[in-house]
Amino acid sequence: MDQAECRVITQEALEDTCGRSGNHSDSSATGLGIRDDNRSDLEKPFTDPGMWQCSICTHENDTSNLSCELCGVLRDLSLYFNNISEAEAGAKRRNKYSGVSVLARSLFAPSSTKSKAIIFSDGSQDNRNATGNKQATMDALHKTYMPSKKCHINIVPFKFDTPSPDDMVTTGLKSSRNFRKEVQIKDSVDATGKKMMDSCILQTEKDTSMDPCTSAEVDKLGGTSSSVPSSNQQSKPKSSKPKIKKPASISEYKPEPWMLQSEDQEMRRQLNLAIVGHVDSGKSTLCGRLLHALGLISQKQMHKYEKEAKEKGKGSFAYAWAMDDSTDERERGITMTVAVKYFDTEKYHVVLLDSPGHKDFVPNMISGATQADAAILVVDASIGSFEAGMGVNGIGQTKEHSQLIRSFGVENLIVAVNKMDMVEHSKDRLFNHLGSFECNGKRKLSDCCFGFSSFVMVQWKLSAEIHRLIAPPHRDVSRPLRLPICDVIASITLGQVAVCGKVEAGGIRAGSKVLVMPSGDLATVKTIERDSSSCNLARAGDNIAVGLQGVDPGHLVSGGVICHPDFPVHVASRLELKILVLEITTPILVGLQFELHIHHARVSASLVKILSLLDQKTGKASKKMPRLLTARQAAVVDVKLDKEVCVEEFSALKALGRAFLRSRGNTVAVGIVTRILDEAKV
Ligand SMILES: Nc1nc2c(ncn2[C@@H]2O[C@H](COP(=O)(O)OP(=O)(O)OP(=O)(O)O)[C@@H](O)[C@H]2O)c(=O)[nH]1
Repeated sequence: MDQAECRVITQEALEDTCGRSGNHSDSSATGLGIRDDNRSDLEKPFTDPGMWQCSICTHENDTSNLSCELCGVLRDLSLYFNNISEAEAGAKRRNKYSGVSVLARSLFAPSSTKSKAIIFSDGSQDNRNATGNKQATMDALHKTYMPSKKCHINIVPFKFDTPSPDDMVTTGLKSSRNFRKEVQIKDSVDATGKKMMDSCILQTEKDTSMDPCTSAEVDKLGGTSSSVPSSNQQSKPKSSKPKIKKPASISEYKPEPWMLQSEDQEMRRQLNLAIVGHVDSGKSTLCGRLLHALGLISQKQMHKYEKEAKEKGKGSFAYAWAMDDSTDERERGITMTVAVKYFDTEKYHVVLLDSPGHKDFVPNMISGATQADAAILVVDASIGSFEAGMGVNGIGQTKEHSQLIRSFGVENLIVAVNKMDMVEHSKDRLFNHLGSFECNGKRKLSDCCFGFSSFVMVQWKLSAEIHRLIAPPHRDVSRPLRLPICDVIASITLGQVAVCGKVEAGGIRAGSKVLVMPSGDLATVKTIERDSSSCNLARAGDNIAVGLQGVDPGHLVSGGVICHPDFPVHVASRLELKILVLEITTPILVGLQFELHIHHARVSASLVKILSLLDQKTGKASKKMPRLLTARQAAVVDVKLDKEVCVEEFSALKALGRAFLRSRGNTVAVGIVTRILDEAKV
């Protein structure tokens, strides 16, 4: 895999462009350091005897913990520094200026408010501002990124190690081919026979589920005209034996002209831009500031946020309130779900995805990050936080997030260095400490396989720079439709049977016929909505909500896939995966029961075989059939799923070929689907 691109921007660069404080005379930071007037009250020590309080997040830890169990900062701050005076100075600065303690206090104080689903505005108002840009409301698109309540589970943060799973498995792909051949020969007769039979069953079901009326309508409308057979065309086989129709090969697929129009220079391409980073690093504040500078948050609205935030004793979160608009998020001062806003640049229609940084909400962060084309990694430059994020004591959320985002295939990363005011805008600190992003054996981000060929300090002229910094994302527009279902929804405009998600390949048009997998139902696309507005078509890369007709709502499930009727997605019950084991303490043994996550699908699975261990440097098989896997090992494994799942081989469609293995609430391995061993009957 090619090295991904990484660029660094500093807070200063941003301020130079935006104006250091805008209309806020007390701003001292990118985000701008609107200070919390009530801070002194909140900062009174409250540590219980026998406990120690983290100087960074204020979490109370048991004395037996050497580092904060929540944010990972060492109890003894001096270990981060060359001398104790530097540590003390850092701690003083933090106490004086940081909003962290306020956040942490609100975060860890017992809350009477029960965590609940976020309620968003209905999106009915037209929020177009003077610039003509549309400020999004929390609409159906937001739901795309909002996992259901059951996803709000506490998990231990991801722990990754070099190289990135994608790279490791890609380099290993070659070496395992020989091994695969052997396995293929053994399995070929059975697998081929089964595959053919499955496709026959699918075809027959399509015949019966086809509604002649809607089919005629589709033909009239053009629908997926060339590809959707009419009911006559789908007449039952004449022979008594079921007619075994070979599944259409992807190479036979010819995209229709309307699908390719997104290549037009005229059109703005959608760019899903995820904002990730350490908890409290200033992601929401940065987003709020960006939207404000772009004129998407009016002066009046900004004053309202400031006033309300101050009244709640959270003055420093005024900009963050533009993103975190639920009561829970505002009260606790943390982002819990992925907040979605939009803005337009010269070339892109940017979907800004402000991800949660808190470890409890990593599943939500994943839900947003899996959709990202590019990301901004916000790094908190302040003393203690930066070191904690980079994992001085082995745990580092900055590193975790960058590795995670890389494993989702994000190749463009902008590193935004925030809170520079906390270190007196010290360029020395920037280069001495943040410089460790660079080479000379001290690389940190390169551990996550982000290359530094384009590691440059840039003046970020906000949206104007984005198209220069981020190469247009690749879209699989010329492949058959694949729309993984993120959520099943209902709304007044879409109707009672609707789904939302990101089109990963091909295109979809109102009036066309689509296949709902894994049920195999044929449905008609009634309506399509993008950014809360109705549209006639959508292409790969678009986040949409789709109203469907002629399908049993019970057959629509999160993790299912809407696809082209003639080119169904694979539905598998057994997979070959190439995995990278994370920092686990208990070895992975054959027979392990775990939870497998592929796009939005989640299924119980078991480890049937460990086919081979891979040498991490060469990617070649170093040992066949090992009995167990330990931390940081790479391997090719055979897994059996309890329930069939819609999937593609990674080589065919990356977004549907990435897998995460979780056991007991922890992610134990990440990997890719290298082969579908057993297709399920549909
Ligand atoms: N001094 C200073 N404080 C900042 C800066 N940027 C953000 N903050 C403060 O940091 C605190 C946390 O900011 P948020 O924007 O909520 O951080 P976040 O990363 O979105 O937090 P989570 O989403 O909960 O992970 C707030 O009090 C901000 O005012 C900065 O550049 N300088």
